Amino acid sequence: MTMRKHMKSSPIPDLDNLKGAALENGKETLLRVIGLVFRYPWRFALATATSLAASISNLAIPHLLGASVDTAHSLLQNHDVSSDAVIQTLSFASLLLVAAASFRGLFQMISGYQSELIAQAIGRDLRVAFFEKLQRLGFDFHDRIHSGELITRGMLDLEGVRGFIENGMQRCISLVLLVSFGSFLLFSEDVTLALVTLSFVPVIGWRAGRMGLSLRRAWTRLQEQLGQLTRVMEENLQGSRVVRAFSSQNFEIRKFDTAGDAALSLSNERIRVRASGMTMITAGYYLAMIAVLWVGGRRVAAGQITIGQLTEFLTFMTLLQMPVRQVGMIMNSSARAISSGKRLFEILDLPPTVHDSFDARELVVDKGVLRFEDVSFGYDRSAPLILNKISFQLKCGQTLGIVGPSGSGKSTLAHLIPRFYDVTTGRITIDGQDVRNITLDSLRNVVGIIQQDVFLFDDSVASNVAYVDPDAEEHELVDAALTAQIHGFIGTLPAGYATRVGERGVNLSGGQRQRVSIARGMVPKPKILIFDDATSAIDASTEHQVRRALRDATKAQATIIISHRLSSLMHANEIIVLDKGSIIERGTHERLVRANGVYAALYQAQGGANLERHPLDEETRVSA
Ligand SMILES: Nc1ncnc2c1ncn2[C@@H]1O[C@H](COP(=O)(O)OP(=O)(O)OP(=O)(O)O)[C@@H](O)[C@H]1O
Repeated sequence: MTMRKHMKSSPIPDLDNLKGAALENGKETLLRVIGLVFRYPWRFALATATSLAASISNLAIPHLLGASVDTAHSLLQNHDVSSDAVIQTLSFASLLLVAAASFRGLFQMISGYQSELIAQAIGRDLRVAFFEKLQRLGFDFHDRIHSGELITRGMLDLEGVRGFIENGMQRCISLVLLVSFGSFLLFSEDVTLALVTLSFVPVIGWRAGRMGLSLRRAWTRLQEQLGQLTRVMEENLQGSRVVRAFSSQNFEIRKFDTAGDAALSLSNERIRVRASGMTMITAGYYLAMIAVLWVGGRRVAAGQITIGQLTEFLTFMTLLQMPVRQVGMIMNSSARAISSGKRLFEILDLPPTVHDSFDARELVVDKGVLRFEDVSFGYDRSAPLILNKISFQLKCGQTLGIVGPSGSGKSTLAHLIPRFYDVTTGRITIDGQDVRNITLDSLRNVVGIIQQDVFLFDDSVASNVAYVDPDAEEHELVDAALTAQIHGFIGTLPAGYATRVGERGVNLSGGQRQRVSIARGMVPKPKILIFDDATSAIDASTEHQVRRALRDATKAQATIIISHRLSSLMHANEIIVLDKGSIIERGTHERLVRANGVYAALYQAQGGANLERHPLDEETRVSA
C-alpha cells in the first residue's frame, strides 16, 4: 500500500515547458479563438449588426426619457397647455420608449440566436477537428498522454472555447458598443458630466485586466486538475475488475476524493478572484453614479443642463448596471477560453511524427517481399535502443516465427512494419520500397496485425469482424470466422452474428475474443499478416485447428507469428530468437534444436521431444 502513489499530472511531458508560455501568449490564443467566428462570416456580421442595432435602440431609451422629462417639465410650467395635451405628449413619448425597448429586445434576440448558432457550429467543427487529429497522431503521442486527459481537452476545454463564443464574446461586444456609443452621446450633451459618468470605466479596465490574468492562471490549473480527475475516473472504470479483485474501492474513493478536493479548492480560488475583482468594479460604478447625481444636481441647479439631461445621464448609468455586472462573467469566460484554447490548440497543432512524406507514393505489391535491413529502434532517443540491427527477409507464402523472453522487443519489431513507429536507423522495405516513402493508407492495407491486446467494439459480432471492410459479403465473414474457429460458437449465440459483444467484448471469453480478433484480421486478406501473441488465450487443441485453417487461408501471404508457445511457430520457414533487442539465434526448428542453444532450452522446457507436434505442422513446413 505504501508503494501506491497518486498519479502525477504531467499530461504531455514534452509540452510542459509550454505552460509558462500559455500565460504569456494569452492574447494570441484569445485572438485565435475570436478568429474562429470568421468561419461563419455572414452569421457573425448579422450577429454584430444586430448587436449594434440593439445598442443604439438601448441608447435611445435614456435619450427619449430625458427628452420626455424636459417636454413634460416645460408643458407643466406652461399654464396655457391643457392636461390632455400633456397626457397626449407623454403617451407619444411612452410609445416611442416601448418601441425602442421592443427593438432592443428584438435585435438582442437575433444577435443572441446568431451567436449561439455560430458557437454551436464552431463547437462541432472543433470536436471533429480534435477527433480527426487524434486519429492522425501516432502511437508515440498516445503512449505519452492519458486518454482521460484527452477526453478532458476534447470535452471540457472545447466547451470553454465554445462558451466564450456563445456568451462572453457577445456580451463583450454589447458592452463595448454600449459604452462607445453612449460616450459619444454623453459627450455631445455635457462634457463634464460625461467625464464623471464614465469615470468608472478605467477602474473596470484596470481591475478587469488584473482579474483576467489571475483567472487565467486559476483556469489553467483548474483545467489541469479536472484532467487529473477524469484520468482517475477513466482509469478506475477501465480497471474496475482489478479494483474489485483487490478490494481497493476505498483506496480508489480516497484517490478520487483527493483529486476532487484539489479541483474544488482551485475552483474556489477562481470564485474568490472573480468576487474580489467585481467588488471593486461595482463599488466604482456606484461611486460614479453618486458623483453623477451630485455633480449633475448642481449643474441642473446652476442652469447648465436640464433636468431631462440629468435623467438621461442617470438612465444611461442604470442601463450599464447589468453589463457592468457581467464584466466578471466576461473576464471569467475569456480567461477560460484562453486556458482552454491553449490546451486545445496544443493538441490540434501537434504534427504527427509518423505521416505521409510529401512525395509518398502508393505501395505497389508485386512479390510481397518484406525486408528488414539493419533495423535499430528506440522509443526514446535518449534511452537505450530496444531493437539492434535486425535483418531478415520474408516472402509471400512463407512464415517467420519470432520468439524471445518478455520485453525482448518482439511486439516492437511487429509495430515497425505498419509504421506505428519509424525506425531509428536502417530500413524496412516491401518489394524494395522503403515503408517511409509510401502512403500510410496503402501500407496499412497491405499489412494486417492481430494484436496481443484484443479490443472489440461494443457492437455486433458481425460488425467487429467486418470492422476493416464494412461492405464485406456475408460469406467472407463466415470464411474468416471459420478460419478463426469461431463460426461454430457464433452460431450458438442468441442472435448469431448480430449478437452484441458488450463493452470491449465483455460478453465473450478471452479466447473467444482472440478468435473474433483473428477473424477480423483475416477479412481484408492482407499480403503481410502478423500474429502478435494472438493465440495466447486459445487452448492448444483449438489453436491447432486455427493453424490448420490458417495454412490454407494464408498461402498467398507472408506471415509473422510471435509467440511464447513454440507449438505455434515450430512450422515456420525461419525462426528468430530475440534477446534484449538482438537476434541471438535463427534458423528452422530442427536447426535450432540441434544448435542446443536458447531455443533448444526453451523447447526442452516446453516438453522437448514430448512436445506434441501435430502432424499438420509437418505438412505445413516448407523448406526455406
Ligand atoms: N510504448 C513504449 N514506450 C516506451 N517503451 C516501450 C513501449 N513499449 C514497449 N516498451 C519497452 O520496449 C521493450 C520491448 O517491449 P515489447 O513489447 O516489444 O516486448 P515483447 O518482447 O513483445 O514482450 P512480451 O513478450 O512481454 O509481449 C520493453 O522493455 C518495454 O518496456
